[in-house]
Amino acid sequence: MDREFWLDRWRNNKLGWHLETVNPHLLDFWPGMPVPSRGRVFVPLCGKSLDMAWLARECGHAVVGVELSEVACREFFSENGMEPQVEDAGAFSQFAAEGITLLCGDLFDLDAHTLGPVDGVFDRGSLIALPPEMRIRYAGHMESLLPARPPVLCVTLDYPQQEMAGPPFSVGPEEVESLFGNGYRVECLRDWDVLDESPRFREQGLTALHERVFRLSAL
Ligand SMILES: C[S@@+](CC[C@H](N)C(=O)[O-])C[C@H]1O[C@@H](n2cnc3c(N)ncnc32)[C@H](O)[C@@H]1O
Repeated sequence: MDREFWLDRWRNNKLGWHLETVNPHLLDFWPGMPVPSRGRVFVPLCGKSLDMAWLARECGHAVVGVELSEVACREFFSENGMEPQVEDAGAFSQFAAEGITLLCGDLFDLDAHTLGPVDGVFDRGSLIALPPEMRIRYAGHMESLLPARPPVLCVTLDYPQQEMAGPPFSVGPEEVESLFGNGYRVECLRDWDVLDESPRFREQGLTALHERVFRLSAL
């Protein structure tokens, strides 16, 4: 997907992925992640997810998100009652308030120095937002951004790809293993059949839909 695709979705408020609640998998599995309570958590392709406010307010983490859309960054802070300080940070505009920093720009322009140290990662809707060749680039880029191999909680969708054009794209367990298995042990913590509760996808003709939660732990 190119930048314009996503910027257009934000301009036109077409945000089918956005949840008005904290992600239930985050609530269930983050407490079991080996991330120090005051540690820094990276949320790639973060949108305006409420997960970041939960990670900061309830868990005491410093949170760093990366998001292409300035609309998303501004709405995140205004909808959560925060007034961010805005500064230039190289290729990014940096929005920061109450322990949450959003880097507004392209993830692929980010480097490990600008990101800084990371103790844990939450990926929901990031890997599956990208088409196949970009997922390979994403995995390689994450490897360069995260030299300390912090633990990652990653939520994916898996469905017969020929039945629907992404995004979201289908990413099965074998692909997660092939993308991250060099540096990480990949465990599937949850495998949910979510077709019945996803009328939007059923209407598009999907005959199967699984949401999975993976924990990636450094080898
Ligand atoms: C499917 S949404 C998921 C958002 C969020 N993780 C959530 O759970 O609500 C994907 C987001 O990634 C952003 N995005 C796409 N490509 C990006 C890139 N190269 N760099 C930064 N953000 C990007 C889009 O603007 C969009 O907000």
